[in-house]
Amino acid sequence: MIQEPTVFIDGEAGTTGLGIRERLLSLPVRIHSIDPARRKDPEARMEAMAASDLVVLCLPDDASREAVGMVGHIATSGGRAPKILDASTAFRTAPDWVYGFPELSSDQPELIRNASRVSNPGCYPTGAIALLRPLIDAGVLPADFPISINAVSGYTGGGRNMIEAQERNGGPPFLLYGLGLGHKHIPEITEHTRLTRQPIFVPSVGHFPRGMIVSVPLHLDRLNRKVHAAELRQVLEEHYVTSGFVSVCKAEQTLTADALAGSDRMELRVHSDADQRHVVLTARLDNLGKGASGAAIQNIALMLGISPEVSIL
Ligand SMILES: NC(=O)C1=CN([C@@H]2O[C@H](COP(=O)(O)OP(=O)(O)OC[C@H]3O[C@@H](n4cnc5c(N)ncnc54)[C@H](OP(=O)(O)O)[C@@H]3O)[C@@H](O)[C@H]2O)C=CC1
Ligand SMILES: CC(=O)N[C@@H](CCC(=O)OP(=O)(O)O)C(=O)O
Repeated sequence: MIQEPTVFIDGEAGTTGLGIRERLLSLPVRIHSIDPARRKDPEARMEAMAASDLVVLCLPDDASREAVGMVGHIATSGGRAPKILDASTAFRTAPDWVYGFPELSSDQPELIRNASRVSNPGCYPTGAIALLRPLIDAGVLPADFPISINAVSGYTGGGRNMIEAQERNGGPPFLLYGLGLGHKHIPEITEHTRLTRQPIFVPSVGHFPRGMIVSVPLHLDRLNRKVHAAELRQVLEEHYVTSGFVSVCKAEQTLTADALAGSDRMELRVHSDADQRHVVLTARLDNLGKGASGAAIQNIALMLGISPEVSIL
């Protein structure tokens, strides 16, 4: 009998860790857990890592870097180092890591399958990259086009601290933040969209738990070549035609941010005015679904060679 691969989730009790654990229960894997009282004990964590085929890091950035050091130590001490999938921001632009966005290009699933270190994308970058990268690769948007990205997230995007604060004390109905224009996701978005001009990114958080809309207004009338909304839509449709997670949907007059809460899917839309030269691209997803744990499950299945016919929430 073939033994099921073993997975250890470091940070299993956190928001992202719990979402991954729940989804892993339907996959042919063995979950290696440690006593919750020892969850921050380096010795217990290293033992769990050494006993696993894959370690999923659902930790703050600094703790992730430390955990990657532990896996390195296992390898240099002659042990069998597990593969790593990291959910934090720490390695998303690191050159020796593979970016865990299987829909990025046709060769990305194979790169993820063969990688020993994969970074799980950020929630906002998932929407922005899904919209922009195919358009830049196809040459319909120049890589130096000035881009602004506006986004709203449910409060679970802020992890346990924000969840507790919003649920205990209530929170503002809508809060714009990142107004220093230096949000941690900007390097990740710039690199993986292949934009050569840094985009302006304005995130916000609403008083609802889960859901996200990322929107990108485009003045197509500023392009030298005549490009219309229909051409953008066609490029996106062709790019995602085989995807089980991402679909291109018809434009709407209104969009509700939490409509995909509880789902691992993402919906893309191309909205335009009558002459199709003023456009707003939108991506709607669950920040904890395709924006975190759902994407992690896609990557885990690839990294462990498990059939991609995993249940899509
Ligand atoms: N929430 C979201 O929408 C998304 C989050 N992410 C990323 O995933 C990572 C985890 O985020 P999230 O789940 O939201 O955060 P949470 O705060 O909900 O969970 C983090 C978990 O890590 C544990 N932890 C902290 N430090 C250590 C340590 N040194 N050793 C072991 N465990 C530790 C925490 O334990 P304790 O609470 O006891 O300190 C907690 O259980 C972050 O890097 C975040 O950026 C990625 C995509 C989306
Ligand atoms: C609402 C909120 O605070 N969101 C978080 C990002 C959430 C997230 O998931 O960031 P990572 O994917 O990089 O972990 C923020 O803006 O920092």
